[in-house]
Amino acid sequence: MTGAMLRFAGVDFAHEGQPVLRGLDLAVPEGGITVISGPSGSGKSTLIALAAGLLTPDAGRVDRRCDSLGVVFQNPALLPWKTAQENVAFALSGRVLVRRDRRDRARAALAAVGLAPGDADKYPRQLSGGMCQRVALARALVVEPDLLLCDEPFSALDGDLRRALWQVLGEIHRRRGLTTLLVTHDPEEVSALARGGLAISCGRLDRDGRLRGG
Ligand SMILES: Nc1ncnc2c1ncn2[C@@H]1O[C@H](COP(=O)(O)OP(=O)(O)OP(=O)(O)O)[C@@H](O)[C@H]1O
Repeated sequence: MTGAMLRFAGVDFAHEGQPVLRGLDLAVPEGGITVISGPSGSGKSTLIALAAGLLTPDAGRVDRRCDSLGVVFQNPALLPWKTAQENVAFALSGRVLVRRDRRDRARAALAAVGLAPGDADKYPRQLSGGMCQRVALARALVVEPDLLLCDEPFSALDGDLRRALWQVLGEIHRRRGLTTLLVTHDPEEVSALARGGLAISCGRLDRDGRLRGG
């Protein structure tokens, strides 16, 4: 897999016998942002689930070369009984860290996505949708992933918030050169990320489950 951190080779996938992805070839280059757009139902979430190893292809291969994986889903899925900081720290549960270290890393990740320090102790019900999505992004980043997978993370937000979060994602990418695969139904998302000066590779998933220009 020279140069690619994630590679799909001839991947077919069907949900309950219904073909979703057909002969999908995709190489996600190390240090780049790859954005795949496509209409609703074209298989974008399925592609992310395959990339994350949550699904297995029916044919072909998905090869992933990373030490640590971060995933941001369409729905932030925060634990309602934990504060923003505790939700982020939860992602570090498997690590041998003292409590203060865990807390400091969670706070730093929340600051990196632009959540105000005063909001770190709030519960999800006290936060707006945009704030919750920032927490979800911080939760994915706190493990210091070398590969970030994003499934329409900002699609439920209004225009200004979406743009603010694209900027956050762009800045994080610029700072860390984090290899990122993002799927979206929003063509504006592709051009907004590209306008930020990021080296973006694009592809489009069609309704027939085939990828063009990946
Ligand atoms: N768990 C499942 N069981 C059966 N069919 C599924 C399942 N998940 C998705 N599908 C079907 O697979 C197809 C692709 O779904 P997927 O969620 O990957 O598309 P998508 O491009 O992410 O859509 P959206 O933009 O609306 O989120 C759809 O026809 C969907 O109904």
